[in-house]
Parts: sequence; C-alpha cells; structure tokens
Amino acid sequence: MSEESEREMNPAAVAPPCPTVTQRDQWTVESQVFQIYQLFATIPPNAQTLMLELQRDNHIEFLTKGLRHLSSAFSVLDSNRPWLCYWIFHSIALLGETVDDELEVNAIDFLNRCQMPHIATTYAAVNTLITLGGQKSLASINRDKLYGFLRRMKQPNGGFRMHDDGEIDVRACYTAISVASVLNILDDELIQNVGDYILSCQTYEGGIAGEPGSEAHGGYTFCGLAAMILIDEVNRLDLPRLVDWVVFRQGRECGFQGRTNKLVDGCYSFWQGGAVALLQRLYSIINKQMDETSQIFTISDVSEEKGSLDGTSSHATCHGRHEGNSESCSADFKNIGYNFINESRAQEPLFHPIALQQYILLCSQEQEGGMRDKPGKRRDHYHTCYCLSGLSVCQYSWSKHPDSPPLPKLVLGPYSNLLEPIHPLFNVVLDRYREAHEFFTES
Ligand SMILES: CC(C)=CCC/C(C)=C/CC/C(C)=C/COP(=O)(O)OP(=O)(O)O
Ligand SMILES: [Zn+2]
Repeated sequence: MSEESEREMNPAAVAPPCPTVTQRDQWTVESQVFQIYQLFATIPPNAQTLMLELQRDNHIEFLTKGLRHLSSAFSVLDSNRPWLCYWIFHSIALLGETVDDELEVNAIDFLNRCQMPHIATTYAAVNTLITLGGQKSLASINRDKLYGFLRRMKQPNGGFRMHDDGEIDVRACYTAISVASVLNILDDELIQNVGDYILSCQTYEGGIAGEPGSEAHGGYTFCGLAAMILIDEVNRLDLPRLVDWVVFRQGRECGFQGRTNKLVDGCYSFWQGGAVALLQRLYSIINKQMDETSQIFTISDVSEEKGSLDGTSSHATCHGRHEGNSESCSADFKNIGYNFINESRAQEPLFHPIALQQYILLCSQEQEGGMRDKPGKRRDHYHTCYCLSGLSVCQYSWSKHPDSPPLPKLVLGPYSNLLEPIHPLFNVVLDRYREAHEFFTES
C-alpha cells in the first residue's frame, strides 16, 4: 500500500485498478532485500542478534513523539486523528508500555468529541478507547448513538456505507461489524445480508475484493474474512481457495504482497498474516469443504450433466447458521469473538512466521525507531502499527492458547523481542479485549 493511499485510508478509497509493476520494480526491491539478507548472513552471530533486536526504546520514542505532536492539536477535529491515535496507542500497547495519565485523559476526551460521522473513524476511535482501557474510557462510548448510526449506514444489499453518501465496501462491513461485536450491540438487523455482500466480493483468485467485480486484495481479504467469522457465516466462503490465494502472497522477500504481481510491503504482515492466523482456527471447516469438493469431483465424473442442470458447483455452499430456516439463524453473537480465540487450531501455521519476522525486523524496522513499507521508504505510524501487529501474530502463531508464551526458537532474535498477543479479529491487545468484553457483557 503506497504512502498516498495510506493518507487516503480515511476516507478510505477502494483499491485502484492494479497499476503495472514492472519486472524492473520487482528486481529493484528483491535486490535491496537480498543485499540485506546477504549482509546478515556474513556477519558474526552476536552482530546478527543485534541486527534482529526489536528497537523497543527507539520505537517508543518515535511513538511518543507522534503522540505529543498529535495531542498538541487535540482541539482540531480532523478525521484522520482517530486513526493516528489508534496506530500509536495500539503500537505502544503491543510493546507492553503505557502513556502518562494526562495524555490518556486528553485522548479519551478528544475521541469522544469525534461524533462518529464515519464508520472507519469510529472503528479507530473505539479500538483506541478499548486499548486505553479502564472504566472512564470504556464508559465514554455511547453505544445507543453508535447503534443508530450503524443502522443508518446499513444498505439493502447487505453492505454498509462508510458515511452519509459514502462508498459501500468490505472495509465498511468489517469496521461496522467489528465495532458492533466488541461493544455487544450486534444483532440480526445489522447482520442481515452482510454475508451475501461479502460473498459477492470473493474473486476467482480466492481472495476478497473491496467491492463486487474488483481485484482481490489483502486489506479487504482480512476485513471480509474477519467480518464473516463475526457474523458466523464464514463457512459460506470458499476457504480452500482463500487459503491458496493468501499463502502464495508471501514471497521470496519473506514478507507479504497485497495482491498478485505487486510489491512486498510490511503492512501486509498484518492484513495477510492476520488473515492466515484467522484461517488457522478454521481448520475443521476448511477440511470439511475440501472433503466436499473432492466428493463433488468424484461424483461429477458420472453426473456431469446433472450437475450442470441443477446448478451444483464446487464452490462452497452454506452450512451451519445459514442453512435451514431463518429462525435457527437467530444466533447468539455475544460470544463469537470471545470463543473464537479459544478454538483449537492447526498445529502448524499456514505461512512461514520466521521468514516474516525476518522481513519485519531486517527490512521494515528502522534502527532509529518506527517501521516502514520496505527498504528505501520512510517510517510512519501506519506501518509501525501493522508491522508490529504482524510481528505479534508471527510470534504466537504456534501457541496452542492465544497468549501462552512461545518457545524461544519461535521468536526470531532475542526473546526480549516478544510483543503482547492480540485478538486477531479486532487487532487490539488481548487483555484489553478481555476487559472490554467483560465490561460490555455486564453493562
Ligand atoms: C480496517 C480497515 C479500514 C482496513 C483497510 C484495509 C486496506 C489496507 C485496504 C487497502 C486499500 C487500498 C487502497 C489498497 C491499494 O493500495 P496500493 O495500490 O497503494 O497498494 P498495493 O500495491 O500494495 O496493492
Ligand atoms: Zn503499506
């Protein structure tokens, strides 16, 4: 994702038609990355450990500087500020640090004055308030008003508009559903037809696009998959095809690209790495879909004509919540997010977490603090947030329980690199999520 589109994050634009990445662009990036890896391979082990060290103090300094700058202008209600708050506070929380009380109080006050005119901004504000945690922060969220806003943004085709007259896309679906789920206001009205809309965005490649007919992209794939899980309709997606698409987005550079034939970028460590972490907990559904597909292939040898007449296809059909009559669809959404992290998952990660940690630490990390898209690009808060989130996903990707500490060999570099675990559906630090879950279940 280029710097320009990151600035466009809110109001977030739909991925533009894929501009051509030339073979030369690809070689330039590959040679920069491989030079770093070659240098790394030739230096002594103690120097290697230093190179792989997460520069915690420098990251904190970069983040607090950004926060001070931001808080000096908290009176300005600019729509990107809640995003900056989220990227910075979430990064600080991932690093296991806190900020001083005054900054926290100012941030809570500021976020409450952002009157939720935009769903993605609302998501950033809510995730920040959850990250700050505590009674004052959580109680400051006006759930009734927010529910009314989400209902107003809801469209008959199942999607959500980002804001009045704004775009309808998969990001708006995810941010609406994520906020409603974590605040415990998700209901049948909000969910209605969301699954149909997201399903219509899964492309022939297997990934998910921003809108029907567009190109599959990592950012939207994470959003679509997470939203489908939260509304309990994930089994309607073609999951084997989705796995196939996403795992092949991790390339020779060891990091992920956002879409086919595009360049590696550190922020996809979370969008794609996070999607794989979600898929790792959907193992039994994926296996079931694969079994069904192989049965269809076997049967189709003898009943090809019948299949083409009655519309049977190998594409995943609905099961579970979406099957049967609508009464059985009145699911209890309250605990989907909570239960999800406790689901057993595939023993082995479906991507290469050590290789991804290598890309993040050696190619995205700036030694002076902050993270970037790729070597040669500038650090920024967006990449710092999503590179750290992706790093956390990698470190815990073998853990049986969501927050059981990983074995030292699974954390690349010194063990002090270990970050806090996140809840992969919401991208907030796990213990903050648990506090919010309890708070909004009881209140
Ligand atoms: C929760 C939330 C709001 C999620 C946002 C998800 C997300 C990152 C969407 C991508 C949007 C976009 C315009 C990508 C194209 O960038 P590009 O063409 O510059 O990048 P590329 O070359 O890597 O595709
Ligand atoms: Zn990026």
